[in-house]
Amino acid sequence: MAGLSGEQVREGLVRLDGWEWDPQEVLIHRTVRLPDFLAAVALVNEVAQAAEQADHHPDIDIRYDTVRLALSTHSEGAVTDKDMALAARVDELVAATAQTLE
Ligand SMILES: C[C@H](O)[C@H](O)[C@H]1CNC2=NC(N)=NC(=O)C2=N1
Repeated sequence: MAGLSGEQVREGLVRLDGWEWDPQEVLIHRTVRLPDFLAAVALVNEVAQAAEQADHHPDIDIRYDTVRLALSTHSEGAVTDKDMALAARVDELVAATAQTLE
């Protein structure tokens, strides 16, 4: 899976929700705030299932009610379409979580 250029990453982010590109760290990241710690863990569990299905795994940081997800393709040392695809799946899960919390 070939690495995307900075321009390709920026184009891809337009179709995603709340993801940012860190060219220094060579990753994209999104931070999500949830009502509490258990809701944060529940989201991470859903992301974990999606990651296993995709055989692609984000770096995950939980701080109480806040989850930070970072995606890059380690084998390429770059952001690839695999990262973009999993980011889009994460967006779906976050949107679904937000709905159940309403
Ligand atoms: C063997 C297996 O496909 C690889 O180790 C996968 C697993 N998950 C991965 N996740 C991420 N983010 N980058 C990878 O290069 C990667 N490689």
